[in-house]
Amino acid sequence: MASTSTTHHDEPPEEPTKEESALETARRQLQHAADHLNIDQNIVERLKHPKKVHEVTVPIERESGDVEVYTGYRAQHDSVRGPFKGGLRYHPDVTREECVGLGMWMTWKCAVMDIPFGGAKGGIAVNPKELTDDEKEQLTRRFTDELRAVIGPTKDIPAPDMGTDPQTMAWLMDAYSMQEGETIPGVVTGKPPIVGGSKGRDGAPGRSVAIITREVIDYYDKDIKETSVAIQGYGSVGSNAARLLDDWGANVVAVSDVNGGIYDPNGLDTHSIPSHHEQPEAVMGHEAPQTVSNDELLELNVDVVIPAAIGNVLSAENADEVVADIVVEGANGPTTTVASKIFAERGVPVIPDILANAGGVTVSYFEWLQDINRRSWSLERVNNELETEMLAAWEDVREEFEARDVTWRDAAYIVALSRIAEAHEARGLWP
Ligand SMILES: NC(=O)C1=CN([C@@H]2O[C@H](COP(=O)(O)OP(=O)(O)OC[C@H]3O[C@@H](n4cnc5c(N)ncnc54)[C@H](OP(=O)(O)O)[C@@H]3O)[C@@H](O)[C@H]2O)C=CC1
Ligand SMILES: O=C(O)CCC(=O)C(=O)O
Repeated sequence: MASTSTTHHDEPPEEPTKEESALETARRQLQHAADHLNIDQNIVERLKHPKKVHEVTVPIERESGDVEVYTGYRAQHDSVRGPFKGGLRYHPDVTREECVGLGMWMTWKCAVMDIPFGGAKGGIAVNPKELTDDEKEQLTRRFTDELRAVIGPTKDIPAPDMGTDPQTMAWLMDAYSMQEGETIPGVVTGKPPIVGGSKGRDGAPGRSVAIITREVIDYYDKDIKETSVAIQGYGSVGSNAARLLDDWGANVVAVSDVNGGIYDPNGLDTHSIPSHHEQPEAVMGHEAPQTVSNDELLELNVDVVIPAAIGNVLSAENADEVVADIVVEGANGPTTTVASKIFAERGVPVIPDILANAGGVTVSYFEWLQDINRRSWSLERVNNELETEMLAAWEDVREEFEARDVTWRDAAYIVALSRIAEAHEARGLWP
């Protein structure tokens, strides 16, 4: 197909700014990977833009009696391979642009895993720690009402992300089902198993980070039992990855939460450190020989560093100071464009988010299948199938990495983009 060069007013600037947004990073990564592929530039152009972004206001009555109005978003990026899919984030920094960027990453993530879903992301600009449980429930139910027309098991299926959890998903499922007049578990994934959630979904993104870390350690001829690991963030992703790697013999020497981290060069007992869900902001309270800041943790003398909290933590400012031999992205978008370039020049492999943390959406897909079939799987089956899917995706990405001599990120994008572009070509312009 002919290729055209189109310019758009909202293209990212030539050089990344210091505070690059998730959307700018996502667009640059897309173009960078597309340059390695012979795909229609029109498709690339289409993929730089979301299909739709829904912006809603979400009023709740606080316990004080005051009404507070929050802004919520659902960015639906691409659905050429199946319904939109992606998490909901409750965090004060949530913006429209961030949701679009994160939604784009979901499109690639589902394609890398060869899951029949497209990409979306949403959230509310709110600090959930400042709300009571009742207020969070009100917020979630009202947000669901506002999005009701645009979500559904065959349209767009939300899931947890930062600041949301299985309880949030249960409220969403209930609010949607009450309005529809029937119980529809497949509208959302990451629910508690008692209401149609999948066993193992909670731990799945951390499990996939651990599986991919194990594979990459082996790929670079290291022994996991002689590998030290530092992990930023001790929530759903960070704590589960830390505990599994610890169980498999790795030496997890540092972990952190929003306030900073703890460090023991002899290794931490990860199971005794409370995760965000067990007790938020409790990492620093755990006994350890040393404390470190979140910035210091990323620069520790370890073999593997895993950012598993927020975006843009590896930037031009610290990429040269990172001592680790390998970076595995547990969080979405932890590495800026400039930092990626620095790591590539320094020969530090960065295993991208769209592969490493894809266990979450993979088990979400298993959950959706279980909901549709009204049949639940055992934890053993979920974990075995997740392992199989992760290893298959790892092999696909590894083949491209070796065949094309590109970065791991480009290799993962090449796998994803090829599948998406083929689907667009097959369906015709412009779904
Ligand atoms: N949940 C999921 O299914 C998936 C999540 N992800 C991504 O993984 C990342 C983490 O998500 P998830 O584990 O779900 O989030 P959680 O809300 O479960 O936990 C977040 C963790 O990060 C800590 N944290 C918050 N802000 C900072 C900060 N500024 N610096 C360091 N640590 C911080 C929190 O500390 P505290 O406990 O003190 O609040 C907490 O330990 C996000 O980028 C998310 O998009 C990716 C795939 C799937
Ligand atoms: O499980 C899902 O649908 C998506 C999880 C998510 O938001 C992510 O992988 O970033």
